Amino acid sequence: MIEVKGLTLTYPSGKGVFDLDFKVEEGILMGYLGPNGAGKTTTIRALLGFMHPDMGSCSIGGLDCTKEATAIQKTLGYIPGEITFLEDMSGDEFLRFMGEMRGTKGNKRQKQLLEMFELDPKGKIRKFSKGMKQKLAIVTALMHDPEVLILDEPTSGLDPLMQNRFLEVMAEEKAKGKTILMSSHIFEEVEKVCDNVLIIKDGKIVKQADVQTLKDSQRKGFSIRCSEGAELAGQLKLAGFEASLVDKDRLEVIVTGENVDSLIKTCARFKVLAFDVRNQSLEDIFMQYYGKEGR
Ligand SMILES: Nc1ncnc2c1ncn2[C@@H]1O[C@H](COP(=O)(O)OP(=O)(O)OP(=O)(O)O)[C@@H](O)[C@H]1O
Repeated sequence: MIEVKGLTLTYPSGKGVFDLDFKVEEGILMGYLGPNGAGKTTTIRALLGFMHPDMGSCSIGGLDCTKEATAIQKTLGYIPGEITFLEDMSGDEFLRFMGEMRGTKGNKRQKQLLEMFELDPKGKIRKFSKGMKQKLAIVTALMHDPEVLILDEPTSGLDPLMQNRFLEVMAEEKAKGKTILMSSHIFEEVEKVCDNVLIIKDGKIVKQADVQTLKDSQRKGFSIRCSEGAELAGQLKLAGFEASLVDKDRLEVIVTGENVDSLIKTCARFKVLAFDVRNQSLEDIFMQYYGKEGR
């Protein structure tokens, strides 16, 4: 299990992460979302023991990330956001080097992963494409069958086929009971594979929920055309709806839960020219937390 308690880590500029609290249990894939500069990589740096918290603590498998970072590394697979390899090595030299460091050289899983991600590791890493380097990072993170995976934008640079393959592998890892924290900017992949999401903004967690609950709370949007648009918008606001006039005869209304009946009854008092439903996507929900006005 990954456990973060009151974690605060500040850079000299005053930016950083503040009082973070969350847990990732075994068999759970937690998506870590947030706009650029929100604090995802900083959190990951603390989990890996690369940076020490000013306050609070974090642990992996009961081991303190600051004091027992070396022991943690043995059970951890990590994909960094910015990958830097020993570029003068060839891909297979690098994999051998990592295997020797971990005492797992030439294993079956490594071969399987290379085949799965269609990566030929021969040749200098310097000459690898961005996608090939990403695949090498994925193989390196998974080849020793670690219990915990910490992944900073793991599909960045992968083509759509390989992105999907990666998500399939994550679903398998989850089924094996692995604990996974994955930062991502791709809502679609979060929706496909994550159980829970954590949204961070300006260094603070603004939302923590399971994906199913978020889906269930999806609000419905209605686009309504009415010759007396302003009057209808006024009546809908009085009835407690979020209604905005986007044109003199067109308004957008957001409805949560069971309020559709009340919406229709209010609209029935007017001459409605068109009535269209727009289901809110999970992406719309996430975006509420991204913008300036996000909570
Ligand atoms: N080494 C550093 N020194 C000073 N400030 C830093 C450093 N690294 C990050 N920051 C600042 O801390 C904040 C959080 O950055 P972080 O890299 O954790 O964000 P992120 O959520 O990973 O962003 P992205 O999605 O762009 O990768 C940002 O304001 C950033 O400018």
